[in-house]
Amino acid sequence: MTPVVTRIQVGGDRPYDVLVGRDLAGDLPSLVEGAAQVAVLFAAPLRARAEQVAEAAGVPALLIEVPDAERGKTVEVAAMCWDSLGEHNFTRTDVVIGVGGGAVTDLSGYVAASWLRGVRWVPCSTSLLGMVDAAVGGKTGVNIAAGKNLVGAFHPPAGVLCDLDSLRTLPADDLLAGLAEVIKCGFIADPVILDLVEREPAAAVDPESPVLRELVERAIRVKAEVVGVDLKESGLREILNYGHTLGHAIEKREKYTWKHGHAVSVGLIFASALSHLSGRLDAETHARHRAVLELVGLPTSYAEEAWPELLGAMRVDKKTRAATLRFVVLDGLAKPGILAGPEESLLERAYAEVTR
Ligand SMILES: NC(=O)c1ccc[n+]([C@@H]2O[C@H](COP(=O)([O-])OP(=O)(O)OC[C@H]3O[C@@H](n4cnc5c(N)ncnc54)[C@H](O)[C@@H]3O)[C@@H](O)[C@H]2O)c1
Ligand SMILES: O=C(O)C(=O)C[C@@H](O)[C@H](O)[C@H](O)COP(=O)(O)O
Ligand SMILES: [Zn+2]
Repeated sequence: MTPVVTRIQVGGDRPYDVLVGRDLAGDLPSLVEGAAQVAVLFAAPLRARAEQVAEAAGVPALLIEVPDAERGKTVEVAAMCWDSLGEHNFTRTDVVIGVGGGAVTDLSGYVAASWLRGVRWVPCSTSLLGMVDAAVGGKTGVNIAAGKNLVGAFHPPAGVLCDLDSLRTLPADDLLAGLAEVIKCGFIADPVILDLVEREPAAAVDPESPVLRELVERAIRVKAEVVGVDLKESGLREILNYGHTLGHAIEKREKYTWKHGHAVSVGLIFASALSHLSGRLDAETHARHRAVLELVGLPTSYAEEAWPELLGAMRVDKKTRAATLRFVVLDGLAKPGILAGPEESLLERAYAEVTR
């Protein structure tokens, strides 16, 4: 029988649990113990859930509504939140809670990391992408004109709540976006994920299905194992960026109107092509990328004329060292590695696979 709540521990200097289940409100009071108040950040679609979370915390709650999706992930919105915390005498024992998808949890985490140089933070993730990725691992931040997530901090949460019931109201396209990160985990570390998606593509996006729950838990375990040993991305953690170098460049070019998971999906095709064309990845595993992403309906192509702009945007990727572009590639299924300083002609040939 499926357990009511699955606890996945994330190790490191400040270990914490990621809870996956249904109706997790009862787990909140222990995470905010000692707080005189909490601040609950949310965007309009999650108001009702934010109010439930505020009630469940068991201490007075300051509800802060922020703009939805990427529009909320800005320095200006973070400053609005800081002002609000200041007005309410928010102290070091108080707790910031983020209720929403990855955009709200990234923002709330950054507000918590920067307020008084760091207060407790609890992400209550309501999107698939947030559960399997954004809420886990302590990467917090906002976007700026120069690029995606360029301002932020590593700030591990006190605990993470992933209430699967919230997926019932998540728009189908956002669920699909989350599946891109799940599939990424399949390619870099856990091929059973790929088997499950290929065998049951409909169940993989059905919030009531045990298949989706298994995918959520598997993807969280992949991330937990990585960030537990390399919080600050000094090595191993880079593998979680598979598909993101081009993905973030697409998001920037689209002025953050594309869903992150959709951009990552296209980025996975590019990263796989780079792996294959540099002689590191076999043709079968390379072809499997397009096949599984298209099976579930994720995008796998992008505009040919965008290449010069995308190449420029990729130069400010966080994995770049001096002027050397670095990409996460595969040396085989579940064997991630780094490709540093590829020839521009190789990059162009890989991008040609994205435009077809
Ligand atoms: N910190 C990290 O490690 C990390 C990892 C992956 C992604 N991210 C970031 O996460 C963001 C993407 O997250 P996302 O895909 O969750 O997008 P999102 O947060 O923009 O949410 C997508 C949409 O779904 C709505 N929504 C969320 N949950 C809902 C629910 N239960 N019911 C109804 N509507 C709901 C949101 O309000 C929004 O309109 C990006 O900014 C990305 O950079 C961060
Ligand atoms: O947690 C990580 O590390 C990741 O790279 C996970 C990514 O899915 C995520 O989108 C992350 O926010 C990207 O981080 P960035 O440092 O490239 O902005
Ligand atoms: Zn991502």
